[in-house]
Amino acid sequence: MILMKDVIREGHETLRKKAAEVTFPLSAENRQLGEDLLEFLINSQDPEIAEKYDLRSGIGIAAPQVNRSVRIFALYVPNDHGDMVEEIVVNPKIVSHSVELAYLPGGEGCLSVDRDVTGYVPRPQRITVKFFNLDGEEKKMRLKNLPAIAFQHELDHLNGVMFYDHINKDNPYFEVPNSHPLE
Ligand SMILES: O=C(O)C[C@@H](Cc1ccccc1)[C@H](O)SCc1ccccc1
Ligand code: NI
Repeated sequence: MILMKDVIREGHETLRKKAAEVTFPLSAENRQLGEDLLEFLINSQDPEIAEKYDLRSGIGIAAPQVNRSVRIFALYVPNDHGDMVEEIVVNPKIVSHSVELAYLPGGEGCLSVDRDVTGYVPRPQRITVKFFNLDGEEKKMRLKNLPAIAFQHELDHLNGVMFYDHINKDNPYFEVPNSHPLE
């Protein structure tokens, strides 16, 4: 199982690399990696397991965060209806996105960042994405609000981008035109 000791922190070069696409059929280690990433999120949101293993709660985690520079991440995040978006995402692409932007009013955090970095992180509020599952089947999905923000935060990790790269340096709380806080 993945533990916080396995999560690399800012300053580690892997977090700034562009991760490599994976080929199908997946190697046993890449399949196991995808399953381990999802298992970490589920564990991190279970109060007993999270306390027992000292896990920080996560709704997404990307392979580069455990020092594996491949284009795989996991999501375990509630949608607007409270249903969990539970996905192991391989070779993802955003195929279209809304003009409207959204941001978390409390800003974003990151399992690889052990400090509070304040400020709004504006991202497209709705996205249409394509990716593959562990069996190489292509999936197309429309996401909005928190699942969309999480997907983009994780896709950033595959491209060596950290959430604070998006924060306006002159005014961290600048309300970008067309952007709305997620309540
Ligand atoms: O470091 C990571 O990639 C995991 C982040 C992903 C994330 C951060 C901000 C906004 C969306 C996704 C962790 O999930 S941070 C914990 C968290 C939990 C609930 C809501 C927002 C952030
Ligand atoms: Ni992160």
